[in-house]
Amino acid sequence: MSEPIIQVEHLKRTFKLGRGASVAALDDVTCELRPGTCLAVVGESGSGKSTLARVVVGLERADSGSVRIAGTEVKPTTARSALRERAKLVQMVFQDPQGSLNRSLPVSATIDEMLRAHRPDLDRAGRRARVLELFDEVGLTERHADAKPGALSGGQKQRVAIARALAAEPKIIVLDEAVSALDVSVQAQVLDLLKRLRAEHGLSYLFITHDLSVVRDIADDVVVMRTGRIIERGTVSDVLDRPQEPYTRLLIASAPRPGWKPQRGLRDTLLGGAAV
Ligand SMILES: Nc1ncnc2c1ncn2[C@@H]1O[C@H](COP(=O)(O)OP(=O)(O)OP(=O)(O)O)[C@@H](O)[C@H]1O
Repeated sequence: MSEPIIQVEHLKRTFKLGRGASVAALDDVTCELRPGTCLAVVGESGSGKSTLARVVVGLERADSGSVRIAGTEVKPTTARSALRERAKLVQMVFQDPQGSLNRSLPVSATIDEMLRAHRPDLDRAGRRARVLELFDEVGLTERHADAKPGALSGGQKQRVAIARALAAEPKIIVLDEAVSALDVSVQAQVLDLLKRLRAEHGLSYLFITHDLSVVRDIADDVVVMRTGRIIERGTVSDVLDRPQEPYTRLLIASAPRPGWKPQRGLRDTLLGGAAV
């Protein structure tokens, strides 16, 4: 079996909350992403999913433990050259694409900026051609490229964010609730796009989500997090069809689906952590 493209071992990250209180966002987290696959990280709000994603891409430091990407340990650093090297391997797409877009510039500007950083071989005309190629890859046109963010829908902006990530030609994309804010039909289209891009570019995805229907649609493997720890892991069908942990069963039981009726108290039980 091939080496994992991401290997996370014994990661710990505690946040101090003041007055002596602290929260263990990551508490001895070990997991791996197999090349060319999608690993979903699920769990309720506050379970540590985003912290894991942020440590992997280098936006957050860990207190201890290690992250290896494509066989090389990545150390916490603010050195520009090292961050650029990491960005070449791993890019992140967030829930809100607005963060990487400048309201007063055409959305193509954000891709142009990435190309300046990662494709010094391209001149202005080369970058423009590449921008249009990337827009085409994500199902957008020149008209979209020249539009300002305010003129695009949520789904179109998320496509721009994906094009921006692709501009660095990464091996891995970390997606943090990247389709969570989209309407279900738009969400399905963006998931289809992500599946196509994964196949075409041999990408691997670390997919942070609270939405189990999304996990079924796109992921191969899944880890379930609770209060900073991974409490269950396996293939999607192992975990979602044959969950071993009571907490995973509660997550599945409380997930909205067609014909779903909320079970009284289940959500409170989940959030309160009682009886699991
Ligand atoms: N910068 C920070 N300072 C203090 N506490 C933090 C910080 N970042 C995260 N936390 C805490 O760490 C825990 C894990 O947060 P994290 O955002 O990783 O969870 P999550 O599963 O991604 O939740 P959500 O789905 O709501 O984003 C939470 O208790 C959160 O309040």
